[in-house]
Amino acid sequence: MARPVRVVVLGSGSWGTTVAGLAAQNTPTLLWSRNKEIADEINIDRRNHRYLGDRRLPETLRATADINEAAHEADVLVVGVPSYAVRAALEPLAHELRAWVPIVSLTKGLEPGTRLRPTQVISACLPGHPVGLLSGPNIASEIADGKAAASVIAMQDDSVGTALQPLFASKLFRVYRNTDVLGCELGGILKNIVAIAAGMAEGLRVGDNTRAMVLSRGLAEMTRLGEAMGAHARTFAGLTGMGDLIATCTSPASRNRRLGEALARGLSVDEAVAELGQVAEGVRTAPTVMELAREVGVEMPIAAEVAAVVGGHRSPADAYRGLRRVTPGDEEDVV
Ligand SMILES: NC(=O)c1ccc[n+]([C@@H]2O[C@H](COP(=O)([O-])OP(=O)(O)OC[C@H]3O[C@@H](n4cnc5c(N)ncnc54)[C@H](O)[C@@H]3O)[C@@H](O)[C@H]2O)c1
Ligand SMILES: O=P(O)(O)OC[C@H](O)CO
Repeated sequence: MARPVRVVVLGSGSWGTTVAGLAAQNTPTLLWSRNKEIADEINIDRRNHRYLGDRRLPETLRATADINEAAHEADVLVVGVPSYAVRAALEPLAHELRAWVPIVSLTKGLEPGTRLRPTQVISACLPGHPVGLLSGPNIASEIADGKAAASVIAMQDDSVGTALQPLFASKLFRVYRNTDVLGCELGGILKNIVAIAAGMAEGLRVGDNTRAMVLSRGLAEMTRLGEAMGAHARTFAGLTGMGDLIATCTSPASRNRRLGEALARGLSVDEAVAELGQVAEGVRTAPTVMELAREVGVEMPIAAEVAAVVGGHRSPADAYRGLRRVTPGDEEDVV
């Protein structure tokens, strides 16, 4: 009988730990943490208190702080660290991973400096591997609480996506497939910027109509940039686009939205990030996305205002005044 597929997850933050918990219910799973205390806590207490509080993890989940053990164990590698750390986390694996191992990114941000998407960074560090992602409206704490959710495995080769689907799926976690890797990845990256705008809206108490405007025009911006870069417009109407946008912009648990609320309370970006204590990818991604938008000639007024606020050039209230200066044209046109 063939031995079961072994999943290795890199990164023991809130989402890496949660996804490792999902996979551990289906197949042997090892979670790598750079922090030995967290690995020990998971193995002994079945908890990751720093990131998931008192939530109990499956008995079958194992953790390690040994990157070589992680590299040698992996039949499937899942990358669950923030965008600024993907390259550093993968470098020790360069000559250790077996050549055919598929790699699944959980990361929803662009690499600072290079502007690369996480799947591009992964391909640069570990060339030749099938690379895709798992993305959707997936607030870690809700999924760790066992609340129902859906996500998408995006892989260019649908047969690889089909093989990966059952490793993460359960009755409460529905996993769909998509071959538009670019569109699915951009959806998860871009919605974080709109969520900061939605958090600022919440903090400024601008009203539900304004919030709805920010969400729908935010989705229009996301779709425009995606299409200009070669993604399918319809992908942005699905779980990884509109679905994730709704979850992140409306959930009080979203870190990006909470960061926007903190900025509206008058905190500086550094103070808001420190208060959060976890990653809010939209902060670093907003200015990088504006560089991409300029390069492909796409207008993104909401992202531009968010980039100005996180860059310290504008207050949240001024950003909302700035949005009012945008001249509305044909709804399906550029601006
Ligand atoms: N939390 C969620 O609900 C959620 C859901 C979907 C996607 N994501 C995305 O997943 C990614 C990870 O987010 P998270 O919520 O788990 O973040 P987090 O802030 O909860 O944890 C980040 C983890 O990465 C580790 N890390 C940081 N730098 C590292 C390095 N150089 N080497 C190794 N490990 C390093 C930290 O120690 C920590 O364990 C982000 O891109 C995020 O947007 C998060
Ligand atoms: O908490 P956030 O804002 O990083 O969002 C988490 C997930 O990306 C939601 O799908």
